[in-house]
Amino acid sequence: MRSEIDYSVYLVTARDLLPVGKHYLESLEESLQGGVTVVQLREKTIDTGEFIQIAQSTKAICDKYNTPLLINDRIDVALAIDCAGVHVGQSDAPLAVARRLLGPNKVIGVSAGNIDQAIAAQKGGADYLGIGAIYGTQTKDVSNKIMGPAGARAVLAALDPHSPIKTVVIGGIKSDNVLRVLHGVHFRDTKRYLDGVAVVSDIVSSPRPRKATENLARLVQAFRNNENTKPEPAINDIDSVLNKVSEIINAIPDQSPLIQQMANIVTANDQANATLALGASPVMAAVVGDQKDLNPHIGALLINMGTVSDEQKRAMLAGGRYSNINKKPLIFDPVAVGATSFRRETGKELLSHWHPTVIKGNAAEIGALSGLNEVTTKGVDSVGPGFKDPYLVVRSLANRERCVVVMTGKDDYISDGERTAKISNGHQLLGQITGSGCVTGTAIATCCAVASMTEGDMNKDGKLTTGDHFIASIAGVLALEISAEIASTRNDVRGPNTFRSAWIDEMSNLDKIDLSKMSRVIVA
Ligand SMILES: Nc1ncnc2c1ncn2[C@@H]1O[C@H](COP(=O)(O)OP(=O)(O)OP(=O)(O)O)[C@@H](O)[C@H]1O
Ligand SMILES: Cc1ncsc1CCO
Repeated sequence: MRSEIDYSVYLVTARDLLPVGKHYLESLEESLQGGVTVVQLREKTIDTGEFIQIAQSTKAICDKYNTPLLINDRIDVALAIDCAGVHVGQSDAPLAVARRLLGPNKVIGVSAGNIDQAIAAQKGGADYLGIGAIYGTQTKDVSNKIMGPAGARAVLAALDPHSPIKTVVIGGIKSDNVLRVLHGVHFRDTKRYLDGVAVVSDIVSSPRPRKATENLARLVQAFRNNENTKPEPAINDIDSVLNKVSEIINAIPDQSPLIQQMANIVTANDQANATLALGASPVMAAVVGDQKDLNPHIGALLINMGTVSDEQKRAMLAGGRYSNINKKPLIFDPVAVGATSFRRETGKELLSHWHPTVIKGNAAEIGALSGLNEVTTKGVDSVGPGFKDPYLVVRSLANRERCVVVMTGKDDYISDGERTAKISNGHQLLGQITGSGCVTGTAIATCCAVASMTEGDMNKDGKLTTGDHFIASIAGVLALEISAEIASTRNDVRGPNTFRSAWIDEMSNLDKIDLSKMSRVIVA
């Protein structure tokens, strides 16, 4: 009988990464006590005799904890010690050869670095896939093979949904990124979950491998509990949505969140002033050195690609990562992402390194991220009337990226993958000033910060942030568009620039407005 393996916390050994003074078998045993569910013994440069000896002692400890052992690459060693099976890489023995040598009762896992390799292994009868590299690692030079959670999700999406094949991800996975990996990889459309995460240095390099493993196991379990708990019925009737919107907007001055913004040089000042007018505090901090210290104190981070440079990109990678670690809402404004190959690559790289809470863009930007060319871009602007089916566009991208998607324009479309809203507020003068979209990002970040600060959740551990960010995004868009409508009626507004000042003025008067009376929102 082939072993039924629980892949949840999959340890790959690496004796060269042990802390000084820690014995290999001692570390292994502690990690098994901490909850490792399957072990792969990986040895690259030892003789066969020594390999078999280490494999035997490893198996003895794994047997003590009823944990299956797989051997990396060496079918002969697996046969010699009669363990659960092997793991083969793309340059090791082909799957068919491994199966012939090992017979039907052993488990065979295959490394998959792309969709083609994954499909070939699935068709060839592999029991599980090791998908990666997700991030860079100390154990292998994978710099040209990093796929990020988004790449792994594409692999899961390509698998036959009826196939019994199991999946684990590998490459740089640690307790500080495991939640964003799990959130980012899970492919909602086919309901295919990852079966586990393979970890090397986070456990092996730890002086306390038991504690390190317990931590990882707790996070994997928390994610599963969160996914399997039937959520509170999402608020989607329009009266409740608008009540919640008013609650969020009115709570901004009380909460006064600090909103960190990596802005562009064109609109940074308007964004900072809009933040203050809404009742929050801005901080524009876009160098790597600021990110670690600042992140614990912010309510949300807005990353705007408007004038992104190589240096700012590094800060964006770091700031987004800390936001995921510290469970802060992360709002991504992919300005002009489809306009140049540098921006396309940057957008892809950012989305592979962290998991956004909200993506906000105009039709051209959302189209570019979705891989659609129905709407074209002219620099930072979107050309033409938009998509034929905007509801489908935002819903699909929200499902693919597992976040809220906001597509702005004359009408705005917002989706969290299940609920979709259309907002028909705003004023045409917004289209005549630069940065109205960037300031919309500021308002969304502010409202998401408040939603996250005020809406606690029992399942917080398994989530990347708390709060209903679909409603917070509606709140952000409405706050700006209703201020714009009011500003446009003022006598002192004589054109785009006086409108811009009046618009920011009116953002500070929103507490005097009955938002529900002025809102033109449909939720489907
Ligand atoms: N014609 C219009 N009527 C009503 N609202 C509009 C109109 N054009 C834009 N808006 C609003 O202005 C805001 C910005 O949307 P837009 O799609 O113009 O962003 P953008 O192209 O990213 O802007 P920018 O790059 O200048 O920051 C949104 O809140 C949107 O609803
Ligand atoms: C005009 C412009 N160019 C880069 S960012 C920006 C502001 C509007 O997105």
